[in-house]
Parts: sequence; C-alpha cells; structure tokens
Amino acid sequence: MRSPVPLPRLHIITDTRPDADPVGVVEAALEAGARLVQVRGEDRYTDRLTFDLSRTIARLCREAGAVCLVNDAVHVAMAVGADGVHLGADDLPADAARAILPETAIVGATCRDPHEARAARRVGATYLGVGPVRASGTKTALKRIIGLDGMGAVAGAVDLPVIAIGGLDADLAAECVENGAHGVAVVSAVSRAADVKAAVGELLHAVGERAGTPAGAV
Ligand SMILES: Cc1ncc(COP(=O)(O)OP(=O)(O)O)c(N)n1
Ligand SMILES: Cc1ncsc1CCOP(=O)(O)O
Ligand SMILES: [Mg+2]
Repeated sequence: MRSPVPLPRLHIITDTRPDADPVGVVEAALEAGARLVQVRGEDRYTDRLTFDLSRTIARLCREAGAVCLVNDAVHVAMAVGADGVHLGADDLPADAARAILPETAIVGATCRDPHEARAARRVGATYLGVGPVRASGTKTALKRIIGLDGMGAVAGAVDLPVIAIGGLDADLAAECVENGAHGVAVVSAVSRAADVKAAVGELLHAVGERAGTPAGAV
C-alpha cells in the first residue's frame, strides 16, 4: 500500500448490480480524471468475487495514479495492495483494521451523527462517509435519511474530511460541499450515466476538484 494523501474529493463506488459494468465504468471514470475508486460488491458477492474485482480495479488505479479503497473486506484490501478500506457498523472497527493494515492505510468510517463521528475519530478513522443524504436507489435498506442538515452537523463536529453519500448528483454534490463536506461518494450518478466521462467531469467540477488533481496537491 502506498501513502495516497491528500484525500480526493470525488469517490467513485463500483456498481456490481447484475446489469452493471463495474470495470468499464471505472476505466472511463479514471480516464475522465477521477482519482479515487472504492470497490464495493453487492451482498451476493463472495470473497472470491470481491478479490477478483478488487485486483483488477487496484491495478487500474495504480496505472492511473489513483487511490483504491475496498469496502468492508480488510483482508481483500491487503491481498490486492489497495490503499485502504471503508468500514461501517457491520464491519471491523477502524482500530482493529488499523492494527493489521500498513501504517499509511486510509480507513474510512460510516457515520450518521456527531456522536458516531467523534467515536470514529477516536478509533483512528482517516475520513468519514456520511449519509444517506438522500434516498438511494443503489442501497435501499437504509435506516434513516439524514439530509444535508444531518451531513453538515457531522462535518461541523469533527476535524476529519467528510465524504457525503446517498442519492447524490452533481447539483447535490455542490450543495454538500457548500454545507461542509470535503467531497462526495457516488454509485448511480456515474455508473447509470449515459455518458460516464461527462458525469465524472460534472461531479469533479461540483466538488471543486480539477480532473486528476487531488485536493491539496500542488
Ligand atoms: C464513502 C462511503 N460512505 C458510506 C458507505 C457505507 O458503508 P456501510 O455503512 O458499511 O455500508 P455498505 O457500503 O458496506 O453496504 C460507503 N460504502 N462509502
Ligand atoms: C453504500 C451506500 N451507503 C449509503 S447510500 C449508499 C449507496 C450510494 O449509491 P448512490 O450514489 O447510487 O445513491
Ligand atoms: Mg460496510
């Protein structure tokens, strides 16, 4: 694993629904200047399927100079040399993951409110994935929509970068950043776009990131 800071503002999450083309979409997104991909498999994804997809995406990211994170599966992230992981309430705690990951690993943690955010900070999260800001067609079994206000409350409570998630398009992405988010994570806004490269360009513009230039890079 490399040391891939600063954290890019646009996180592209793979769409692994049966009718999706995760590798093709990631290739186009990287060509359009996206600089972070999170590999996320649907519930039906076995370790082997997650490993196969992650190995391919990690290679594409390395070739493009982009960051690769793996959702949930810390062992898969390590096996493919990804740059880090994203973890939620049903996954390994961030400190347990940190104990086995390389020192430079990025560890994202899902939070819905300032209390969870402060707890994630204490156990060593690098960034917070905060949502759902809106209802999501990708993940329908979501407990509570927190809205822009809920996301902004988390961003105001901790000094970690907040990546807003859930039902976002370019317009909402811009509003998330106006309300304190460092950036956004999306599935459908890119994978279901008629023109993936154009969608990535619009999202990069919305979050204030130049194509291929992570936030803070010189
Ligand atoms: C950036 C980002 N934020 C939140 C999530 C959701 O993670 P989690 O709550 O663990 O749910 P699953 O994605 O595992 O279904 C995320 N993946 N990325
Ligand atoms: C993994 C996850 N966690 C909260 S919403 C979501 C899915 C986001 O997908 P979309 O951008 O298509 O709403
Ligand atoms: Mg998870």
